[in-house]
Amino acid sequence: MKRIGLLGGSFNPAHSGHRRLSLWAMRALQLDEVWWLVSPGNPLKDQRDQAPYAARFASAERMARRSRIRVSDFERKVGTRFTVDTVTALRQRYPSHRFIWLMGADILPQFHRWKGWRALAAAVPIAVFPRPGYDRLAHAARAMGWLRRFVRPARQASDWTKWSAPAILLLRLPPDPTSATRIRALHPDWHLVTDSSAYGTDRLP
Ligand SMILES: Nc1ncnc2c1ncn2[C@@H]1O[C@H](COP(=O)(O)OP(=O)(O)OP(=O)(O)O)[C@@H](O)[C@H]1O
Ligand SMILES: O=C(O)c1ccc[n+]([C@@H]2O[C@H](COP(=O)([O-])O)[C@@H](O)[C@H]2O)c1
Repeated sequence: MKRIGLLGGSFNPAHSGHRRLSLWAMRALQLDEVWWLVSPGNPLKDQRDQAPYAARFASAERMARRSRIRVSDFERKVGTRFTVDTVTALRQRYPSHRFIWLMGADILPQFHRWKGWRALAAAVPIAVFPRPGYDRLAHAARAMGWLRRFVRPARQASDWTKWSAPAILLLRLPPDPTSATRIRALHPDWHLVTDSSAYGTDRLP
């Protein structure tokens, strides 16, 4: 049995925040690997702001170098866009793996708009990472009205494979301000640059 963390994202572009939360998740949740699922297109986002898939995928591969992060185009190959469908397909394809969905706290306020979000939460445990400015919004999120009863203590994080979903972990670590929005604002042409990993926040002025 492999323990796999799933981080779905636009990765427009991938950045040091994705890497940091993935490495942290590996330790706290005792994961064998984290899979970055590069989305063909977030159903709730305007696709006009998206760099081409190949550029987003390449930025993720560069940011994942020399780690147990695997960058995947599973959603593109299988033709899923909604996470509940992706997770169902992954569980069918890898029946002996155990999956946990990783996401930033900025997702919680919109989580009730995801297709089949209760079914998704019933399919896999969810680990939420802090994001600057989202703490209060995340706790007040509409979806939390239902999810709150399934919150597990963060100190039990490594036990997640013993739980039956729904189960949600609100992880505590210093929030990381890196965001793709900020990188795009500073470097609108990031996808034209060969080595876009140079745009991790650590290297920004
Ligand atoms: N700095 C961060 N801290 C915690 N979670 C993050 C961080 N950056 C991204 N994430 C999470 O990673 C996943 C994929 O994020 P995404 O690729 O959209 O990056 P982003 O920086 O949020 O992009 P954008 O600013 O364009 O919305 C989401 O669950 C998001 O919440
Ligand atoms: O399933 C949905 O309805 C749904 C709606 C919005 C976003 N998502 C997923 O959320 C993940 C994060 O998306 P993003 O664009 O914020 O990086 C990515 O895997 C998307 O496919 C999923």
